[in-house]
Amino acid sequence: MKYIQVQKSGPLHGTVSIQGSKNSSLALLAACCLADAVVTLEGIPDIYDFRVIRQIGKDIGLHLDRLPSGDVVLDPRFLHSTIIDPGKASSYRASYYFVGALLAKFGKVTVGFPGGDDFVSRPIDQHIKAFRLLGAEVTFHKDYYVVEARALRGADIYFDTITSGATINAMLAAVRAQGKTRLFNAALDPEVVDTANFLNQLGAKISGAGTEQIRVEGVPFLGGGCYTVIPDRLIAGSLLMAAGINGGSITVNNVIPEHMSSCTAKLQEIGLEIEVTDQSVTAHSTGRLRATRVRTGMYPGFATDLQQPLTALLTQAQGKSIVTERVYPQRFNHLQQLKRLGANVELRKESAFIKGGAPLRGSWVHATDVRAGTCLLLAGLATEGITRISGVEHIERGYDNAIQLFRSLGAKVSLHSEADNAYDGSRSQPL
Ligand SMILES: CC(=O)N[C@H]1[C@@H](OP(=O)(O)OP(=O)(O)OC[C@H]2O[C@@H](n3ccc(=O)[nH]c3=O)[C@H](O)[C@@H]2O)O[C@H](CO)[C@@H](O)[C@@H]1O
Ligand SMILES: C=C(OP(=O)(O)O)C(=O)O
Repeated sequence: MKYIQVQKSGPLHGTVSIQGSKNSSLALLAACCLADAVVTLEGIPDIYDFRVIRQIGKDIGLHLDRLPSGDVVLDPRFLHSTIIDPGKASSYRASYYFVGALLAKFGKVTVGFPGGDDFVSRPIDQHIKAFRLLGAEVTFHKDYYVVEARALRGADIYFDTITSGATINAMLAAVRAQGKTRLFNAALDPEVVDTANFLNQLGAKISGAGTEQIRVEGVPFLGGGCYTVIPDRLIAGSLLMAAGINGGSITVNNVIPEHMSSCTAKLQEIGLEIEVTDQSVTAHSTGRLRATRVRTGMYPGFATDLQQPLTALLTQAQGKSIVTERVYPQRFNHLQQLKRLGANVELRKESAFIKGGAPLRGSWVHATDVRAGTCLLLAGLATEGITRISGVEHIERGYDNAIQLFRSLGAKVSLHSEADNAYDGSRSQPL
């Protein structure tokens, strides 16, 4: 078993360049199946989910190579199967994008149910509703579902709830459908806009992405091209929070600061000083933090994926904070782990009540999902003694190389295996 060891660290200082967005990358990689020519994607992070997609690519004939430059080249011209192995599909969340990306071209897709981080309930009813409205039939089986359509036809789709995944998936399916599709109550997330920009660059006709109404006019053909994925606003936000843990100053470079506005506004509220340039955000902190209240919401609200690292930060703020989870009301697995470190946190319905300032003491804790992992990494930096975090595979789902990233800022973090051989996070031995 691998685990991450964290020790109380002095103020973190430094500048880091932010990797490409995990969530955008997962949509773009699947979206390449819609193309009829070679596509090059820049900035795709080397995360666990990427490696699964590479294996799925091998199974279905989507040729995928990572060049020494880091660019990923995909060739969809040899696709020969639309069966996505249930085991692989359920080892990450965004495997559902293969449905939207393969359906119009091939007429039938068989795919395992989505996996990914487990917050008790993560329905896909809005994805299914969109496919059905576009003319597909969906049948469910024990470990997989089948979506088939002789021809997809444009439709008006009103989402019952705002969902980035279903918005992207409906857009993918509509791109090569016959006629016009309109998506109402669409998600505004940067990852939706990024996917639309990418598809438009290949020749799709999508307008309105980033607003509540997206229009897609079906096209019969998509070309190839080169595209750069947007930076990961969630990793960037978590690193700014790390500056607040013991006082410090961290600059995240290669970011789109507007994508981080709800995060930086909240950090200012709790006492961090924020400086913004065109492509960077810096957080300075004296380590003196004020308690706050926050509710997560869909973009541009405060991201549910930043709720866990913020909770870690608020264990260090003076006073009582309340964190309310509105996107995934049961996404609080990290609280039990923070309690093991001595944090004064309590869960009532969909809110965490945090009394800041309780001394934290090192212990074994478990990362149940990628952001819970980030939360525990941050908490460990403020904890006396040694914090050992298991569940490293979850952290690998989101980070290219978390150890190296945190070490570059002065954090005392190391990766250990059962044999207890620490390594310094260098590239030769991936997380
Ligand atoms: C791979 C990926 O991009 N993952 C992100 C994506 O997940 P994902 O795309 O799965 O999340 P959604 O945006 O779809 O979910 C938003 C809300 O809609 C609900 N919903 C969603 C789909 C559906 O068919 N029915 C339904 O009711 C969900 O329960 C949730 O309450 O957005 C989440 C919310 O920002 C993030 O936490 C995840 O990191
Ligand atoms: C929930 C997340 O990921 P996924 O949707 O891929 O499980 C996340 O990135 O925080």
